[in-house]
Amino acid sequence: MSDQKSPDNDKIEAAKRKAAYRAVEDHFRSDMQFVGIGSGSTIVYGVEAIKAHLKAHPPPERHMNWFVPTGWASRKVIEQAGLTPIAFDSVPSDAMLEVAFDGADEVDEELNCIKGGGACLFQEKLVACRSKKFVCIADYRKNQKRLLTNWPSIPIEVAPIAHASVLRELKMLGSPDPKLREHSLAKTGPIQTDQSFYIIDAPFKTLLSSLDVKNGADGSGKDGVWDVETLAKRIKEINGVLEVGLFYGLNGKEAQAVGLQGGQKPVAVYFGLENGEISVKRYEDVEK
Ligand SMILES: O=C[C@H](O)[C@H](O)[C@H](O)COP(=O)(O)O
Repeated sequence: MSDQKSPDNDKIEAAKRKAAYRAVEDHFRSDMQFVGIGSGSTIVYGVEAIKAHLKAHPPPERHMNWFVPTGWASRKVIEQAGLTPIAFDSVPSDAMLEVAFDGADEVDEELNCIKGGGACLFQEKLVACRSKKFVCIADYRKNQKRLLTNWPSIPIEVAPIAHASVLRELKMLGSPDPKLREHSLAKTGPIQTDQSFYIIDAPFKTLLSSLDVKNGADGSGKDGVWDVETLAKRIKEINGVLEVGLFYGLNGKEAQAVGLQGGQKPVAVYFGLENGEISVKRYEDVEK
């Protein structure tokens, strides 16, 4: 991901920042106790917005806001903003996160997401699934009708010892050219995640949504055509796969209604647009 300075880049950064401030304004309150913070370049603006919110609306006396990171880089962002991090496994077991904010690589019209472009998907999914609501922030490039439209591949976190066999199985599922993610020029070898695992980026044909399936489309993998949920489950079944960068299924509210802590799907995604406006996709508005 290139972050070279260019007019386009300035526009993208401005879009991310604006979307982040709106998402925080709509979903963060100073009296929240546990808040999840995702990873990547967009969430940096989310943390900036939270810091500004806390300055303008200080928390009640003796109230602590704890921020749950989704990896090393995310913890650094929290610390650098002067906020207090708490490790995921230090959150009391009976407590939930009120909200988690995160970025996304691509979002479809059902609010399914591809995540893991920055190699942080495993902890991001843990945090999303422990949150009453998960809110995504992104720029206009990420807003697509179907997944794998603009974003080229699905990030998958795998055990190093299993990477070759996982690559082979992904090809059998119809991924034409899955690749182990490697460092660019400065350092050679596979990129390692916060779990010291590897990332495989697996391209597939553009994914069907659950609405397509409901309308009769076949997402079972025949001719390499998959729907989001079927493919995510199939990849997760491969030995050696820790997590798949497809966030789908229930959102927090739906998950709690069936006795789970939280879901992987956002309740809302805030897109910063090129013209400086913000477009919000809300789960409640999704055609089901
Ligand atoms: O692994 C990284 C995460 O899933 C990020 O949230 C995602 O890649 C979006 O990153 P960015 O905000 O830099 O576009």
